[in-house]
Amino acid sequence: MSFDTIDDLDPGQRVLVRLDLNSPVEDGTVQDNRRFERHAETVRELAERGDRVVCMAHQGRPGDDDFVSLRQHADILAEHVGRDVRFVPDTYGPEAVEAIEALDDGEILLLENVRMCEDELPEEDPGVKSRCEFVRTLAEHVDAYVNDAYSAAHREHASLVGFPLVLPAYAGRVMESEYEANTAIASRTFDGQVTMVVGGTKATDVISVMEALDEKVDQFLLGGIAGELFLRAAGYPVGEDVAGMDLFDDQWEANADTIRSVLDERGDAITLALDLAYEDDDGERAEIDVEDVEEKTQGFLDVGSDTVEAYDAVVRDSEAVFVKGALGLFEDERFSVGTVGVLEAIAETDCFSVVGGGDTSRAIEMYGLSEDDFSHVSIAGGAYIRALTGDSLPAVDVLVEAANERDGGSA
Ligand SMILES: Nc1ncnc2c1ncn2[C@@H]1O[C@H](COP(=O)(O)OP(=O)(O)O)[C@@H](O)[C@H]1O
Ligand SMILES: O=C(OP(=O)(O)O)[C@H](O)COP(=O)(O)O
Repeated sequence: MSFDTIDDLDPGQRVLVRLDLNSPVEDGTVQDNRRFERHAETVRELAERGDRVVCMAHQGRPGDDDFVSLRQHADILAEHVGRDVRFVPDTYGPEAVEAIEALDDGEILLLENVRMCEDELPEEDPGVKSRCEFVRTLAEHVDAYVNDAYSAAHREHASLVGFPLVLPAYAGRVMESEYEANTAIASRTFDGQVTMVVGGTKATDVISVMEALDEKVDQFLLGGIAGELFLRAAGYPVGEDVAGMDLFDDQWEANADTIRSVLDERGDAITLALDLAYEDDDGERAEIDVEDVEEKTQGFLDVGSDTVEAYDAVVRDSEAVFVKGALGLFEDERFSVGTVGVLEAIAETDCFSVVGGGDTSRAIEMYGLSEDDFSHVSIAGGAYIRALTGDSLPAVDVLVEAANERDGGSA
């Protein structure tokens, strides 16, 4: 049994749609990326059927630089949908309700960043979330709920798990296709070596599933923040915050025990960077062997060239390669060597390959690679690797349960 989709939803209704428009923000400017393009398909389809489309989404996490309003997202989404998208700077208060009530058939509205609403975050079970004021209020002003945010489906947040308990709930087109692709991938087995490239900034997400992927992955190639944390656990003087950073120390506290136990138990399956890259005094890329680092005084922004060479060889020996997170700050060309090097090696071989993550998948387009050279490019990062473990995702579970209950009820 699976969830119901838009095909099961009668047109002409007021529909609340959860998208994942979480995007890179550079100097306050929201960067267009594949999430807009993909979600635009769902939004356009609903609007063209005559639905009144109320979109909600999140951006960043409270306290982070990329925790900003969704005003810019509305304009970018509108370009991709090819229709106006109104924006209201409110999540569920009177202004939001008024804007929802004012919609005509085929019109689209985007509510403010749901993480600005207190009820959205902490993770709690769907029953609790369904009773919060945010969910109860919005549910009164719409007829149905569509969840299209597969890439956030590993979070038990109000906008993701609360509504299916109080409204008829359906999966959007992105939810449908990502779920199908990632579930199918999770059940595949391979005769040859399976490699996972682990990088990015959300080390906690990846480290927590590395243990669970024990059986499925033969080699982990590490970079990004997780890579430095593993180097720290291996005794190198790296993997800590310096100069106003906020990437390492909290994630070290949360994961040090797991990292040590993964290193203990699967050390043979884990390849760490041999060298790291940083910005020198002239603003140029410079590299240092990890063995030569005496003290971390500035950020390491990429893996070094020897590491890329070593990872390239492992990739070329693999039957399947899964990528979660970039090996460096690839948005800056000087620090794109690791990420692009590994992606190029994958593209040049005929291994089965999946590249996931809203940020990481952007590197493919930025550096002129073709999506056709990868078996699947997912706009989900954390959700896709969680799915690889075979675990279900809370926001998918509630959609399935809602469909089961409807079936049971009408039987
Ligand atoms: N050493 C590093 N220092 C700073 N940022 C990094 C580093 N390595 C990777 N990144 C950043 O990680 C981001 C991807 O992180 P993450 O959100 O975990 O992955 P995704 O969105 O692909 O799932 C990229 O935007 C990249 O710039
Ligand atoms: O970008 C996301 O996840 P990803 O970086 O794992 O692809 C989702 O929007 C979830 O965001 P969150 O990790 O702040 O909950």
